[in-house]
Amino acid sequence: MSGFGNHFSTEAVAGALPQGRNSPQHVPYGLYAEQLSGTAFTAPRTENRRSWLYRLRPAASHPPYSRYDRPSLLRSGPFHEVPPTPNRLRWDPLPIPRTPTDFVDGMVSYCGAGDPAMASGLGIHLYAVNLSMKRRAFCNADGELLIVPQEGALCLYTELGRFTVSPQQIAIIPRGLRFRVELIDGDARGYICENYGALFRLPDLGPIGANGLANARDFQTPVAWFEDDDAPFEIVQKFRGTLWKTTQHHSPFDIVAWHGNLAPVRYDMRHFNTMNTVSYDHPDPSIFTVLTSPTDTPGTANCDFVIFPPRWMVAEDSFRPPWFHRNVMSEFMGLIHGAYDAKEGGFAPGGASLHNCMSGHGPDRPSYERAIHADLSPVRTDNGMAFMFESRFAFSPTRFAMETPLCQLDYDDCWAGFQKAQVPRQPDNGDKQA
Ligand SMILES: O=C(O)Cc1cc(O)ccc1O
Ligand SMILES: [Fe+2]
Repeated sequence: MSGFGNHFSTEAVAGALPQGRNSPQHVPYGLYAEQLSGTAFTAPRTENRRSWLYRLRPAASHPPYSRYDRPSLLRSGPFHEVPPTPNRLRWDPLPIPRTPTDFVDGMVSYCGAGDPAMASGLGIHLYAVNLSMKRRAFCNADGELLIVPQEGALCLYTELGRFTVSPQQIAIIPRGLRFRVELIDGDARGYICENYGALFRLPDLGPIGANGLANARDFQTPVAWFEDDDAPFEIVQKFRGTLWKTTQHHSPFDIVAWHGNLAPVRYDMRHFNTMNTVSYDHPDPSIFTVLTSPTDTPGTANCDFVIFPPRWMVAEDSFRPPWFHRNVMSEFMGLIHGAYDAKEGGFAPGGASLHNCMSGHGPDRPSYERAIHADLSPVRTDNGMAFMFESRFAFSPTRFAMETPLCQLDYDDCWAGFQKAQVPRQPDNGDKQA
């Protein structure tokens, strides 16, 4: 089903969806009606997101949770494992584990900010997985999950339907929705933004007009699908940063029909309608925003999801790659495939970088040299797909991120050795040059 935040109606069995009301005295086939709320009941209508589910048994039918006892590198805000650092950080790709590891056990947190208990901030994780989830589901009470596959396609079986998501596509799983992840073509790796804050939405387009960037019709939501399966099923839930588990006596994927505007979505980044300058200068990368999670301060995001897709570069008399800059917003970047125009080496597909609030960064020296000597005829940059999770909240790394050998200790060197600019000598400028 096509659209972003639409009010969808779908039934896997004809006649299962109640008509004319959400909660009739007698639901068709004796199904149980249940509301899943992604926003407060009283959120303004334009913000309000909820769906009504019609299922074989209530989601409430499960025994108590107990603490999840498998080792996990998944972390949550508040992030206090190690002191925050102003240093620029970059990581080599996360290897696929050697032992059998599914999506739940394969998530590794790199950094984050804020606190799920305060409904503000985000966690940034990578996943590296070699095993499908069998007879167990994951459920995150701490936020929605924006999944960005980098290697290997996933099949996401969710309570509201099933769909595949491949590299160059993204998926959003709403907070609280139970899902399991199957591998389709072997090992899989990717990135996750766990959004504790306001739900991701399409950014306003302002003077761009009514169309452009990520178009709503390119987002896809699955139709209802269910399994009638009365064998034990493990549910792993993340709640306030801790993993819990319970085993219920039936599959949680038993929703026969649903309607509403809170649902998983998939988007293919190749559909992005990229805007850029047709005159001069390199615009701010906010022109590449796919989705934004706003805060109460206008224009100042809890998280922007920004991509750097293939595009034509035509700027005249301009330094075309990203410029040197220091930003009040903090920038976590990943690379799906290819290369990124500000980094000639070291930023590999499946790797990551973190440039925190006010940490100076920009093109590495080879990229700078290339750009200032480039012939400025129109060129198509068609060599990759990079992305950024950008937040108003400065990120704290996890202990794993700081201590893993994947962390490049020589990252700063890529900005070493820039030749000093030569200005004409001035008599009164305090010139200490020998
Ligand atoms: O740091 C980066 O590479 C991301 C980025 C890209 C860009 O085109 C302009 C600013 C910016 O932060
Ligand atoms: Fe940047």
